[in-house]
Amino acid sequence: MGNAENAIEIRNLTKKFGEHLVVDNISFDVKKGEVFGFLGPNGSGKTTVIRMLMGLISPTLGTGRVLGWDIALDQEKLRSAIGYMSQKFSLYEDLTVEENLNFYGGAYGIYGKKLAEEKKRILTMADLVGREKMITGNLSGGWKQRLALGCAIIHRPRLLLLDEPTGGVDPIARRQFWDVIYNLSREGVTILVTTHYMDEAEHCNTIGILYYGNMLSLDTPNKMKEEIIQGDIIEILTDDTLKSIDALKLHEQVKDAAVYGAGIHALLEPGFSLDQLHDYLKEHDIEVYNMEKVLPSLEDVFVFLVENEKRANR
Ligand SMILES: Nc1ncnc2c1ncn2[C@@H]1O[C@H](COP(=O)(O)OP(=O)(O)OP(=O)(O)O)[C@@H](O)[C@H]1O
Repeated sequence: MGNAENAIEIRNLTKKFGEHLVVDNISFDVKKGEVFGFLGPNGSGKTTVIRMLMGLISPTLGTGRVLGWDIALDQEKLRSAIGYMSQKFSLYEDLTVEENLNFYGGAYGIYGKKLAEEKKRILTMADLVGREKMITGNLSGGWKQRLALGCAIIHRPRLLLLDEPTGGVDPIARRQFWDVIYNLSREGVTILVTTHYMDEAEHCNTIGILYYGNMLSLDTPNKMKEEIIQGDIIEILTDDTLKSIDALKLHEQVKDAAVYGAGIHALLEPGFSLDQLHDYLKEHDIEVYNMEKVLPSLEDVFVFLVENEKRANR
């Protein structure tokens, strides 16, 4: 192990709490400057991985290097080189925006002229200029979120760990947040983000799909969409979505059918044609407005992988 291009190198990482296996033998690398996403439902072990990367808890088995340091031995060095932000923003609500930045600056030993410079950089980056004297508790969710991010990077960490950072903020604020993340990544900061939002995972260069401690897939979002699903994803628009889904689920060559946007995504066995599908729905008195083969969405990929995993464990 020890590729200088990697910010994170994890091998066979395993964590058990008592008999409860929470992270099961996962391995992955994150390149410097990359935005890496862990996608998984609640309880799949994402936070536990982050806590191990930060050296807050020890792995039961396996090894890891983060920014060249050993996660089991170099906890002190790691913590000062990493920025961390979680959904629970860890801001002081009764302090002003500036006082929060002063506090976090002080915690990392940043004072005086250097602190003034960093605050200016962060207020500009987070679009908080003019709000320095506002009480943090009075800020809207999106502002708070960007302030929390600012506090997490006041010491210019080379690696930023974000644990479900956009929970509870509106889509516009989420987009603004991601703009800031991209800028940081362009400046060379490596970013590891956990999420259970599919659209958010799309923002990442590489995604690891984590499902109850198992890494089901590790690849770019596009490769996942192109290579994982066996069968065709068909987008269908009919006069009755729910009735159509019930009918589709009864057909043995339809592996899955679910609401997707205004229509349906159905997964067909290879070889089952669109004409056959059209006739089948017609037999059920369903009028088909449109039907076409589409590239799977990340959600399709996720559902496919999870269903496979469930079948394998039955
Ligand atoms: N200190 C602990 N002791 C015992 N069990 C724990 C501990 N920390 C986490 N767990 C369990 O490990 C599992 C994975 O939790 P973790 O928080 O890592 O998942 P997650 O994917 O981050 O989910 P969430 O989005 O809900 O935080 C859960 O079942 C949780 O109850």
